[in-house]
Amino acid sequence: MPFVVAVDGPAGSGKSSISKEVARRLGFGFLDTGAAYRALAWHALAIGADTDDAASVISSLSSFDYRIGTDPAGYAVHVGEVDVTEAIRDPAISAVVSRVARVPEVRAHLIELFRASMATTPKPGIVVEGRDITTVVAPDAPVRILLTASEAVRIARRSAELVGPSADTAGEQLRRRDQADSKVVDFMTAAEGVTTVDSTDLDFDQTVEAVIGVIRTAQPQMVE
Ligand SMILES: Nc1ncnc2c1ncn2[C@@H]1O[C@H](COP(=O)(O)OP(=O)(O)O)[C@@H](O)[C@H]1O
Ligand SMILES: Nc1ccn([C@@H]2O[C@H](COP(=O)(O)OP(=O)(O)O)[C@@H](O)[C@H]2O)c(=O)n1
Repeated sequence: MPFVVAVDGPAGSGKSSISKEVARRLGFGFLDTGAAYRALAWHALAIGADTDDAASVISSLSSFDYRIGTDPAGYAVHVGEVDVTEAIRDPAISAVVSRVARVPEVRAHLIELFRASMATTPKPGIVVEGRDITTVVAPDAPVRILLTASEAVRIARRSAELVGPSADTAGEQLRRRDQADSKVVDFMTAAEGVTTVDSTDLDFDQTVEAVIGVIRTAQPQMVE
């Protein structure tokens, strides 16, 4: 197994963008686990499954042919032959993804895929980000971080990515998704041995430095 940096946190805390930049600077791979839950939600809708019905979601797993790259410089997400990299960011997917992610059989299936991806990364290390990486997917990782930020800041960051009416509803949607997700996994408080990085008052670069600082403290030889 390569050197694993596990990063969890709520929506809009910066997990994906910060982890990607940390991976780029350290020459590590990067795995966005949320993309898999989003891609499964996309697939379930595409084949006409009922995302409110666990059995229907579970049955969509057998035809879920998922691929994602681990290069932080650019990675595409595929379901079968379809490039869904953009489509899975659609608010329509954000609205249903928590229903798919709450199904235990789904989590077990995707966790196997994540572990396989981690084991086969060609880089000396990999930054893996999601909700349950520090606690379930890679609880033995040498570096485990909870990336947080106040709800107001997280909503402001997410809204800034959008334009028009969708920016107004982004806050409500983010709050609802965090609420639903936190019933399944606790990503609001750090588990034992997990270091919290609060980015509320840090800019992007300072947050990247803070995360690299945690890695440096744990394993100085991995950070030159
Ligand atoms: N410390 C920071 N300061 C300012 N903006 C940030 C910071 N961290 C992340 N961002 C921005 O906030 C937005 C949400 O970050 P993202 O990585 O998508 O969060 P997550 O993956 O946790 O949902 C992105 O536009 C990102 O560039
Ligand atoms: N390790 C993970 C990662 C994501 N998820 C689910 O996948 C959804 C999308 O994750 P994401 O990381 O793309 O979400 P953002 O916070 O980046 O918008 C979350 O809302 C969770 O429902 C999960 O359950 N466990």
